[in-house]
Amino acid sequence: MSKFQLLIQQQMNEVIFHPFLCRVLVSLFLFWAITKLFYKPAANKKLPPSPWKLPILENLHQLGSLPHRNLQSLAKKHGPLMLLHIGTVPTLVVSSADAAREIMKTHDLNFADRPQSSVSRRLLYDFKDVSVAPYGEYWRQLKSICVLQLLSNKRVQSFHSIRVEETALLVNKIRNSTSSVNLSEMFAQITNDVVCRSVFGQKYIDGQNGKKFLSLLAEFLELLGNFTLGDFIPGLSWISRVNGFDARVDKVSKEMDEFLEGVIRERMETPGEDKNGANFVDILLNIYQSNSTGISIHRDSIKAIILDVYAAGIETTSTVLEWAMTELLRHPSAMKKLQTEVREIVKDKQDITENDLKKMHYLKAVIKENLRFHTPIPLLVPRVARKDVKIMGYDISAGTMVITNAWAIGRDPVSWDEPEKFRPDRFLNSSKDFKGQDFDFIPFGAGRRGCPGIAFAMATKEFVLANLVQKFDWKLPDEGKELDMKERPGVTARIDVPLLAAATQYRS
Ligand code: HEM
Repeated sequence: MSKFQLLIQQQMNEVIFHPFLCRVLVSLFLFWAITKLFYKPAANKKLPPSPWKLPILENLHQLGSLPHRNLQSLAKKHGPLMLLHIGTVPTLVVSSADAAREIMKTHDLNFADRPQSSVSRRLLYDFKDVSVAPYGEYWRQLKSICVLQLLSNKRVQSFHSIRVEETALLVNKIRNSTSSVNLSEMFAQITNDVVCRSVFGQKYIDGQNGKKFLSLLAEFLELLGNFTLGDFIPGLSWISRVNGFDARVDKVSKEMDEFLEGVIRERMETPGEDKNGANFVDILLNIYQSNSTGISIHRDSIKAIILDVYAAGIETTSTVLEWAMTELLRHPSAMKKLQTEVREIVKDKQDITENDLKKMHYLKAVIKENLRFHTPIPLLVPRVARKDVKIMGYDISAGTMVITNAWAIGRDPVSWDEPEKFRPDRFLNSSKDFKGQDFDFIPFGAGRRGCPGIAFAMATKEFVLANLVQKFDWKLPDEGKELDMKERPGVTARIDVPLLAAATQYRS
């Protein structure tokens, strides 16, 4: 679920203004009317409440460009479990901690599947990655590779030097800047570079190969967030063929495959010194070639997992950094408190160590408050019901898509005092955590399909933020002007207007 509302709007414009398509719409309307006439939901089923619907689109138009906000308003009227129809797809919207616990804990196994879009099928090697692979033995093996080999605490620690070097580059860039810096751009770059070095053992930014990879990656990520109209209204699946969208997906998929194949071939021909440790490609190749873990993976799985890490790990992390600095700039007392904590712990040392980070309780509270207040993936990643099930007294049919509004749950006054205020202190002396046990705070999801990248993401966020507030004093370029807090439509709720800020080097 994602930028699809934008794409749908764009595709709808094409639908509405095309004379041939008008005829198609009329036929679809007739089809819908006839279906409605003859289709009666089983009388003995108790369905969750539903908002009113339009013909054909059903509830699609109610999502708007920021669906988490619109779904929150609808939930206030209809309750924490709502049944919407997005085109022909029945969709359960979950908007309270209790309802989320039912889905991700009590009935987690039943909701361990993902919806499968035609775009992710073609970009992710027929669902050979972790995040959209259907629930089953293949997915279990891949998830265990992620949890135990690629993203374990030990592995994340082994990438510490990458974080140190990349943060030093960022700090230097800020030191050398003569005017305000574009923090949004810098956060996007550092998260990309940290992921790139962890995955490939090197950065792809310069030279022909690097530039090609970066532009391919940008297009890949943009396409991956899309569902097509055909995913929701099968009768309209031809639109993405006619308007060139399918051809674009196929082109990016082919070029990305060529790039990743090149990397794999090169690594196989000239293996690194330590094939067991160095980076994700080497670790995956080791599993692929030696079968030493008892797990066998396809060559395509290696490429699909790499793409997953890119898709899941970059924008999410940079979004948290962006909002954290935005809120700190808007709340000078929180900024001061954080700077005092970090500077007192680091003292006159040059570098911040992992051990220092462990002692920074307010830093952790600031990051948690951002994950609550600006949940990076507000609607998490959708799930699908594998079988018919009863949830909170309602009948949910197999195949129903489930959207969990984690953003709305993080602002629910039932769970949170003054939920509309940015107050990091709420997390001090509190055991509330995002690891999937507290269902009023689930920015990383929970249960079997929960995020395996928490340690990786937290390590980057904590280290970068601690360095920025330790080494610089910050202010907005135009102090009298309110910051524009609008969110940009998309899978991740990024700030719409790039964050600019002026830095002065701190001297103790
Ligand atoms: C702030 C950063 C991040 C946030 C907010 C985030 C959030 C999420 C969420 C909400 C899900 C779906 C959970 C569910 O269905 O219950 C997810 C899944 C996933 N995430 Fe993350 N993530 C982040 C960083 C990362 C990183 C850095 C990586 C890898 C390096 C990663 C890899 C994955 C993968 C592979 C999945 C799919 C798991 C599955 O389907 O079994 N994530 N993430």
